[in-house]
Amino acid sequence: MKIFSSKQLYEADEVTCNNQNITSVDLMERAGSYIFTWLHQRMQGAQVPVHIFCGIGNNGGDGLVLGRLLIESGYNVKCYIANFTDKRSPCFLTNYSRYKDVTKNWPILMKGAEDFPEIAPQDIIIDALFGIGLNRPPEGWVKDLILHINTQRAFKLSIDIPSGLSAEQAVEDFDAIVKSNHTLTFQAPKLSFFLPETGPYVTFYEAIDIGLDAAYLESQEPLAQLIAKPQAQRFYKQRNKYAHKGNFGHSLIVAGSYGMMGASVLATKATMRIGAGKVTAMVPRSGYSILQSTVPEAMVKTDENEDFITNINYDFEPDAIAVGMGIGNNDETATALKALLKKVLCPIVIDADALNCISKTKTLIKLLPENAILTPHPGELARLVGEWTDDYDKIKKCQEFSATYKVIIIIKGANTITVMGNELYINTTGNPGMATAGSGDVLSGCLSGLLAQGYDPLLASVFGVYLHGSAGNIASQTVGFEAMMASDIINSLGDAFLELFRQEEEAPVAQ
Ligand SMILES: NC(=O)C1=CN([C@@H]2O[C@H](COP(=O)(O)OP(=O)(O)OC[C@H]3O[C@@H](n4cnc5c(N)ncnc54)[C@H](O)[C@@H]3O)[C@@H](O)[C@H]2O)[C@@H](O)CC1
Ligand SMILES: [K+]
Repeated sequence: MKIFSSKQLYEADEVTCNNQNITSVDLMERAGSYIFTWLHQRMQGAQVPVHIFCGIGNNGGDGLVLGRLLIESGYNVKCYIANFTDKRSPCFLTNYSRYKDVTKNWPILMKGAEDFPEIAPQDIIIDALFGIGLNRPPEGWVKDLILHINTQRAFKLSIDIPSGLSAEQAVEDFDAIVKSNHTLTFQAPKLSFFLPETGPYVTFYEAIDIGLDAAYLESQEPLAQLIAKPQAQRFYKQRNKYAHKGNFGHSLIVAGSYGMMGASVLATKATMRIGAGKVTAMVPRSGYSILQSTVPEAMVKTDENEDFITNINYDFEPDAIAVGMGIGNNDETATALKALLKKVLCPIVIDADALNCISKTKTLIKLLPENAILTPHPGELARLVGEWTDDYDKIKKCQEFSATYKVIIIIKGANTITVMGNELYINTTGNPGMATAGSGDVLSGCLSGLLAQGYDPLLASVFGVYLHGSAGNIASQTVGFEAMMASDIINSLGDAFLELFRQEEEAPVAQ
């Protein structure tokens, strides 16, 4: 699913009105009526007091449409206008009058904190204060109103976006954001719903298709793409009945050092489990028996050094390489890494200590092969691209780095983001149980396994991240979050493939 910028959404609004020969008031009526239908289906006429807080822009206009339709259907509604300026939008004004015409009452005008209403815990709050037109942090009594709303125990539903949150810009005042229980967002979710700093303000959302011009939306380069099951299904490459293991490639896993051999075990197992035809694990000598006994399916090649890797030498042509998991930061390992980067011919995943090595030695950055996949955790990422001021700055830095060095960066997190130049792919699978040692090693294995099977580096990244998260979700159904270990993710990879094609009902998206 595409994530659009506010500018694109405003344009879509205009194009839609032109092409469908409707006015923007008609479009607002459509948008408000979808929200009404959503609520009506759930409330079924219940006389629970509904408090609608409207701003003076089009988000407020949506709130007024909703209020009018609810009152017409006999609901118990109070509509408040946060009258913080006289610059009311034309669509707001039209609906302000319509509200009066139909309900015979004006909405309640609020001019300050003395006008804030009492709200009971069982009531419902609709937040239509600010939408994507927010252009500065809410201040003064409008901020106080948001704080007042946030102290209420009533269920809070935000229209389009929790008021105070920007669609795609850094937040200056996190206190001045409505902490809603649910958001009904128009057409497509916004970028801020998925980033670590702002995502927690959007615990659940549903995108409501308001019929914006499909051809326009199709033609637009999105801000980001959201990767959920329908997208992931399309990535999957069907296996041919007459295939043999040679068709699924040979991965080389360069990982492990004394005391960190588990990183190699996990990455090697994950590579096998995600479907590589053959895997060779390259480890220091002390890792030989560990690998042979824990992953009998893999071949093992040992370094001459007992404790860490000093020479990445292979006598076959791998189809994919994953390097760095638990290799430590020894100088000789760094030299071996440099030699590898100079000679590598196949797609490569670079993780963990290998990334730290590259960050430390700037000459190594220039050796990064085109389309190499880098999988840093936040600390490694900061060393690689520099410290960032906020999530958007982080993304920008990654886009610049990716474009300069022609590599793919996977920003690991609750919604892992794959960055390739300007393109962003936001993953929707995964859970906090996966924040556990070794989960990154498993991801690197997944990526190398897909690369070995011929998935191109971008596809391998996006699909691998999705399957890894999906396996984590499946594992959490039996072990929960706390008990989850990286091996559980590996053991659920098979189910993650099966889950791809399982039918299910659509539910609200939990972040
Ligand atoms: N573009 C679309 O696809 C559609 C948009 N609609 C609604 O329109 C909304 C956008 O409407 P608007 O552009 O009118 O913007 P908003 O309704 O978000 O309101 C912004 C208004 O508040 C002012 N403002 C912004 N930040 C402020 C602050 N911190 N303190 C005080 N005033 C502030 C702005 O100057 C502007 O007057 C969407 O979020 C959505 O709810 C829907 O009506 C239907 C279609
Ligand atoms: K809102």
